[in-house]
Amino acid sequence: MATSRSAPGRRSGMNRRKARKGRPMEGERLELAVEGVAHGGHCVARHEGRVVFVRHTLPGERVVARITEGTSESKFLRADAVEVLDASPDRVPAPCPFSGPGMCGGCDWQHVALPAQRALKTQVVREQLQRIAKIDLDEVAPDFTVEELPGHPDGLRWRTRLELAVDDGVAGLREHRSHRLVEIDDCVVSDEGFTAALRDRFDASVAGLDLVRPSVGDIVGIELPQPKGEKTPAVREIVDTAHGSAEFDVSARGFWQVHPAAASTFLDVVLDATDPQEGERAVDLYCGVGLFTRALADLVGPSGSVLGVEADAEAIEYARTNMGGARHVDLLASDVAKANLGTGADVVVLDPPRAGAGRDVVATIADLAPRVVTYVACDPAALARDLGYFAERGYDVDALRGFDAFPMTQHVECIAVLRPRGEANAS
Ligand SMILES: C[S@@+](CC[C@H](N)C(=O)[O-])C[C@H]1O[C@@H](n2cnc3c(N)ncnc32)[C@H](O)[C@@H]1O
Repeated sequence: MATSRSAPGRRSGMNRRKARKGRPMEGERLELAVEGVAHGGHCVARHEGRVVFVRHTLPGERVVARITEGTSESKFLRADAVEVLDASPDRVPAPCPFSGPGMCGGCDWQHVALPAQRALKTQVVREQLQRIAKIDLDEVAPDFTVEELPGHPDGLRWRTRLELAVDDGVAGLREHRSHRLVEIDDCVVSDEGFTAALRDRFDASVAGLDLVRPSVGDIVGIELPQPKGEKTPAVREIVDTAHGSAEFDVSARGFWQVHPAAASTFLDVVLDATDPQEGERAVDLYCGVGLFTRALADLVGPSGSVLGVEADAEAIEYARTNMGGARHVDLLASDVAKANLGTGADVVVLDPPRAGAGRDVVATIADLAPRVVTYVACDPAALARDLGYFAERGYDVDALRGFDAFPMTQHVECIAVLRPRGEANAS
């Protein structure tokens, strides 16, 4: 049974608001006819002309929903479906006993059959590109569908990294849009080896626990806050692709893809799309510890060059090690927006965080006049916005693929290939 507790000194999202206009509606129940899916792990319904974003439901359902945020005057309401009156054929029993209204906020689609989860994500990407960038996927990528990653056909036990909160010595995950800790003794999307830590008790000084299952060696657990001056240990990750096998050292708290098949799948897709040629200049933005940088360097060879840019100085240090001293690779610890990317590039790969790259970075990339830009994106809304900026700069989408790198959650990874106008969709 899940229990919940409030973190000392923190207040839940519900208490945080000040001076709201209108009558608070939290806790009120509404009967709703659920319409389509929306970006963010919820569906849209309407109540007296207002949009209600409803979690724990599916398009086409009729539900009783309990309002979780909003007043009689707010533009929209948020709600959780607490009773299903007409169920969607895609509804399934949640594999996780801690998912549901008021429970762990880690997953969004536990109650949805996996193929239907991917169909929802496909729809969200389609809709974001259409609405934000006016890109019709039927024209640029008519077969677009969010694809399953290999290895975890039930969508469970894929997570190799987990950031837990610890309150009063007990580890757990937060409720959706709240600081409230939900105590859990297993996370079914995570590596089975993390369960022991979830059942452990911690010192009162521990506020968090980061768990990593690397591809080499045992699980690493890091209690937070780390003592001042303590170096975070490194873990080793192996990436096997059609282009060969490579090993990467990365800080146990640094960025690495969470799904065990993600790094190799994305690397293959990026290299196939980008097709770096010997002697070319490649630029890898938001390069982390050099997943793409290293392969680009191998393919352009010593007669070419690669520039990798990454804001996290520690990641850049690991990237240097991971490049094995290749002299045609330059690694820059810098905010991409402030970096000097030089003049001209043949290929650009970018893999920004959820906020995307933004107008200025897109303009800088376009000024390099690359023959191809490959954009790895973890947020379809930010991707859509940036694709709009690329279009303004004369770069159009040539291909788009989507991957279910986060089963049971709303998250989706997309890889867009852009080429100068007139060359896109030429093949
Ligand atoms: C999605 S990760 C991609 C990392 C790498 N490409 C990989 O696949 O392992 C995004 C990376 O961007 C870095 N980052 C975030 N904001 C940045 C910025 N403004 N400038 C440069 N790097 C940034 C993060 O530290 C992180 O390593």
